[in-house]
Amino acid sequence: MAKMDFAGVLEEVVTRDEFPLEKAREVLKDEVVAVLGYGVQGMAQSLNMRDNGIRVIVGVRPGGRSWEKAQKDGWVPGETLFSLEEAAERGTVIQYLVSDAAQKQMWPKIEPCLKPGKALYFSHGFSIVYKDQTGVVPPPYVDVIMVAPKGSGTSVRANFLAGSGINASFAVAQDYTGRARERTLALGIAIGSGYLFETTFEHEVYSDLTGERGVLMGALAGIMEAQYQVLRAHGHSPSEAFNETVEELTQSLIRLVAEHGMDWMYANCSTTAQRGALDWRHEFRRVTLPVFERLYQSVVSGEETRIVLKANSTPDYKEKLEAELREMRESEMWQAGAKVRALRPENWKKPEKQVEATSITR
Ligand SMILES: NC(=O)c1ccc[n+]([C@@H]2O[C@H](COP(=O)([O-])OP(=O)(O)OC[C@H]3O[C@@H](n4cnc5c(N)ncnc54)[C@H](O)[C@@H]3O)[C@@H](O)[C@H]2O)c1
Ligand SMILES: CC(C)(O)[C@@H](O)C(=O)O
Ligand SMILES: [Mg+2]
Ligand SMILES: [Mg+2]
Repeated sequence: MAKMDFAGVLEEVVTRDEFPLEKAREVLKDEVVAVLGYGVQGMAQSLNMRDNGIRVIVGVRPGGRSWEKAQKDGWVPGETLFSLEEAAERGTVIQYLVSDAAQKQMWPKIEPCLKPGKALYFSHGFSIVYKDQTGVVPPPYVDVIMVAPKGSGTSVRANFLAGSGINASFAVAQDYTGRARERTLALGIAIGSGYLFETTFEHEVYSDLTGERGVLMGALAGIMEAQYQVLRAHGHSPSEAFNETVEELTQSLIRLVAEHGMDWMYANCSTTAQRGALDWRHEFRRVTLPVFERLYQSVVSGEETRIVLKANSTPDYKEKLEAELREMRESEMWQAGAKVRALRPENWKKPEKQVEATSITR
């Protein structure tokens, strides 16, 4: 652990200097890591660990889409690919990476596989923190640990392949073996994390649910839709409204924020833009602050969890989510976006369908 100064606040963090991959391999040398679930996180974490030389097996529902996907990625039925229960039986570390709603559903089948000394690993505080709703209460004789990548699983894999990494938080909720912490850090490094920062299961789930419902996804889409709508209502073309709302952000300004921070991006825009943005930022903060506060309370009270568990436990939850995503995709704004993407120089002359098919999630 290295003590680092984050704007005057000292935090203990773990980098690859303190915990090199060699050390992670040593800590995990006698473990079989069973990754249950092959969604974006299960896929990314299992493949990164396999590439890093860790003994990994995958557990999914036999015959389902995830099973097929896992086979395509080289997981071999009966050798490294099993049913969820069999993988959980065989693993010494059980990475519980089915959907949060499925963690509740599958728990009665997974719990009996947790023999003394095993580690139960999550990438979210959800099931443990909201145990009153999920019923996920691990036995006292296992380690209960978490590594939560702060990015999409898609980026966890893509950044790993590009030699980079996604930062992740980590926490230990229960240390039965006395090795829970080193197991956690080893797994965090093995899945290809950038740096690891410590949290608690509570803080992780409260911040994560707030972040994705807020700035990262919910607020992002909502605020873009509002601006696009206003521009269109005042007679601006779809091309103008989309470029001024989304394309300029993703192709230019947010990249500058990623490189050197917000003031750097501002400084690389006109003084006219700086004057207006510096003024209007206060107004946007003022009107959204109570919304963020209400959101946080909805997370802490368990209301967001209740909504997720109810909606995502129905047999047709995937079709329903896809129907809402389709509605978004087919809206004028995002259709205009598809056209704008096709016109990017790197996509020039490629058929529009081919440009959109590069998405790995569809
Ligand atoms: N998606 C991300 O990038 C991301 C990032 C950080 C943390 N997490 C956390 O990681 C965990 C996994 O998330 P995800 O997004 O990879 O998965 P997801 O929510 O997309 O769920 C997909 C996996 O769950 C399985 N599944 C769904 N219902 C099931 C059921 N009833 N029985 C058995 N299996 C079922 C699917 O087959 C698939 O393997 C969650 O705790 C999530 O909050 C996700
Ligand atoms: C990738 C996110 C949004 O950070 C994650 O929290 C998720 O739930 O998918
Ligand atoms: Mg999340
Ligand atoms: Mg998140």
